[in-house]
Amino acid sequence: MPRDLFEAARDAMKYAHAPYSKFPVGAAIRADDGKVYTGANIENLSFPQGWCAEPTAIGCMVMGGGKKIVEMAVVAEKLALCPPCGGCRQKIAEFAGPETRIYLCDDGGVQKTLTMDELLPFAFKTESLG
Ligand SMILES: O=c1ccn([C@H]2C[C@H](O)[C@@H](CO)O2)c(=O)[nH]1
Ligand SMILES: [Zn+2]
Repeated sequence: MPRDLFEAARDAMKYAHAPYSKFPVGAAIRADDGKVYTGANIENLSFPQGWCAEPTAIGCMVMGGGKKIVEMAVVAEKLALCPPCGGCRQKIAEFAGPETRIYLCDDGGVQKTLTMDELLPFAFKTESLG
């Protein structure tokens, strides 16, 4: 169990800006460069302008030089697990492979492990472009 990744996601959650939903989320990526990149959700008074924790972490990874997601953890402050939303699944898939592992965590640690292929089956891929 990647405890360090869970702890990084939980630490990142403290930076969430979620005054509207009051649903802080943290995400942590272990990238192909061996580094861990983190993110939190950042909401906005104009509600559709806010975004999820996962794209914050992906943006940090890209700007830090990471190219691929090796594994990723997501945790929410509320007790329920936080499966990435549909849009985030597509964003994660951009930098993942079918076997990339995504860990859904609660405050006790990793509770569910999914592969990218399980998280986003029948995904839109480059082959789909023809
Ligand atoms: O996978 C998810 C799902 C939701 N949220 C955020 C969006 C919003 O700020 C709050 C409530 O939906 O949770 C994430 O950060 N990641
Ligand atoms: Zn999302």
